[in-house]
Amino acid sequence: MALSSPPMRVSCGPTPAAATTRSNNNNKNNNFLCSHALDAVHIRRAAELADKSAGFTSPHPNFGCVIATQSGKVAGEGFLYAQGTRPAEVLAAEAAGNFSRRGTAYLNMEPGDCHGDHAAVSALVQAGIERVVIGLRHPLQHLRGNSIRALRSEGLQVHVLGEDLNGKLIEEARKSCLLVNAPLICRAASRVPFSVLKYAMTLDGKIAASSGHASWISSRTSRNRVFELRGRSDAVIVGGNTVRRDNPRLTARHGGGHMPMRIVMSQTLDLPEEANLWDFSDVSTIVVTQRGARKRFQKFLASKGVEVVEFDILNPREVMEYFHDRGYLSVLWECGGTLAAAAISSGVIHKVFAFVAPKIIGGKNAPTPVGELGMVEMSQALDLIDVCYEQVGPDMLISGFLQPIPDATPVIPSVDETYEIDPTVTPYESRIIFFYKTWDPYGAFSNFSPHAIKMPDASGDYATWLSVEHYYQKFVGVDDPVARDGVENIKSAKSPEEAARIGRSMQRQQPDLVRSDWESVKIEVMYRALKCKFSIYPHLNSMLLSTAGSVLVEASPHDLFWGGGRDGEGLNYLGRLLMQLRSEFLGESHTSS
Ligand SMILES: NC(=O)C1=CN([C@@H]2O[C@H](COP(=O)(O)OP(=O)(O)OC[C@H]3O[C@@H](n4cnc5c(N)ncnc54)[C@H](OP(=O)(O)O)[C@@H]3O)[C@@H](O)[C@H]2O)C=CC1
Ligand SMILES: Nc1c(N[C@@H]2O[C@H](COP(=O)(O)O)[C@@H](O)[C@H]2O)[nH]c(=O)[nH]c1=O
Repeated sequence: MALSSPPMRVSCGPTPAAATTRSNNNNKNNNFLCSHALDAVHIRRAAELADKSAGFTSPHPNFGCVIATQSGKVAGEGFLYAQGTRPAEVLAAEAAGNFSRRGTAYLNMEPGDCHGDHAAVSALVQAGIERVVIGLRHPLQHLRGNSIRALRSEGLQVHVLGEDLNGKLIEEARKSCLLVNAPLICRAASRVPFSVLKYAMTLDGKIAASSGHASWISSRTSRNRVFELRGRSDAVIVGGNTVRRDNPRLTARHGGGHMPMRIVMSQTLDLPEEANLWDFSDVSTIVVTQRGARKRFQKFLASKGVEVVEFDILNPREVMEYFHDRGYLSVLWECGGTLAAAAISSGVIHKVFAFVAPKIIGGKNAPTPVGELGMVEMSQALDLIDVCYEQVGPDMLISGFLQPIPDATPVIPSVDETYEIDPTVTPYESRIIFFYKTWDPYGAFSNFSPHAIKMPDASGDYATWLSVEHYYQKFVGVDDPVARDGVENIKSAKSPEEAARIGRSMQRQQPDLVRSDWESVKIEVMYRALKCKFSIYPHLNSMLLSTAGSVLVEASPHDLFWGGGRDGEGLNYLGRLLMQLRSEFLGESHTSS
């Protein structure tokens, strides 16, 4: 569905009369500012359009497209209605018709050319679009940059916010693009569904009376808003006690919206036989529980059609990882304070929506929105980020993020450092090659790869070390018989894994045996070992050189110094050293040729 809207009027730059009194240079600057302001307006509109289908596109992104004529007027709009429907760009181009010739297309996100489907790119090319402005690159690694490259190779000018366009207005517009696809971006980075904790509380901070009665704290208008929030989610989750206490329905009743699944988390499985959640007329329910809990009740639930999933350890993280693997994009937590505290503690909650009603209920033991977090000083309190305040009927809605929306796909090292480490790498456009296990396509880059090196030992004599891991030792040169034995044990370990294991356990048991200058020399030690490895094996050298232009990342989720970490939080020093070596080898081969 494409909408037509009146042409945008943006006030920017001087009046014609004023303009004549200024220099050409100033005019150029003003035009630049003017186009930036216009770009920001249209990108924000594209994000607004994309948001119209929140909940329906899951687990795919929300896409919106605005096509503006050469003079900056809106000619056509479109958004992706649901997964598998016609792309936003196709709809916008159709709506704009001939007005799109030489126009500019504004996309909140780079299209994902899924499985070779180039419909979005083709629509823009065929419509005669001259320039494309993109709010965000695609956050998924395998799709990132593909459509941008395709558009550029067709001769279209492509400007990406934050890369080719900068400034305050542009930054704000980029933020709106991040917000509209926050679930996808957060999910991709944290490997759990985007989780929102929502609650309604009285002005004195209670989510129920001390009797447990809670209907209702917030107004009807606020509760309608909650139906919308449910409609944007793949699932709504509550704890066993909320089921016992409230007998909730947890359906989205705002009309025509997407209906989320319902999830109950209960350790005891001490749940009522009669409950609205076992009524499947609108949508079904999944109960997650502790392995072995009330087997007979499990059978009873199964007979009602309720899916029961058992966990060895029932905690919010395990449960969310499970639903991530089942493809869930976003989950709304509507539980009480007990489960909310467990979810916050395990780091799965990304965003909070708190409806505050102007009423006071009191009660020393009345439940509060978040139970025990183990904090004792106010300085430990979790600060919300990007906080919004909105009046909803008589209530106040306060929302904000508990974790920042992550950089979609971190380039490690950062964009600024990349050029210094290896000038062949172009920030943004570079491919990232991950390696970790030795059987990975680039597994030979791992220190566990079975490639022996010849390097001097403590006495300066050259010795053979079965792998880089055998050589990289913290105890070399320490004047202690235990350290000397340790060095020999690691050196003669049967495998790199065994060498690493012995080293780790020695360090745990006798940290005083680690050489005192280790922290200041370890990068140099590793660099020398890698230089040897990639010099003496020609096929490893060619493999390294063949990756020129790509960012190399050791995908270790545990080692945050040598590896890139699970979510890009690691420093990736192994990858950095390999890129540095690659650049040196390439430099040498250029000077020798
Ligand atoms: N105003 C509002 O927005 C809301 C108010 N409420 C009110 O809150 C009260 C209920 O609060 P509360 O008891 O905190 O309810 P919760 O929804 O937090 O339920 C707690 C239960 O969650 C289950 N659970 C499963 N795994 C875990 C885990 N790892 N950690 C903690 N709990 C787990 C347990 O169920 P089991 O015992 O079955 O094993 C536990 O008893 C009610 O009065 C209700 O009306 C509830 C939701 C929203
Ligand atoms: N009391 C309370 C809320 N309570 C939440 O809503 C659930 C009931 O949903 P349903 O049965 O679908 O209407 C309940 O179990 C609890 O999770 N929500 C609010 O927005 N405002 C309120 O005042």
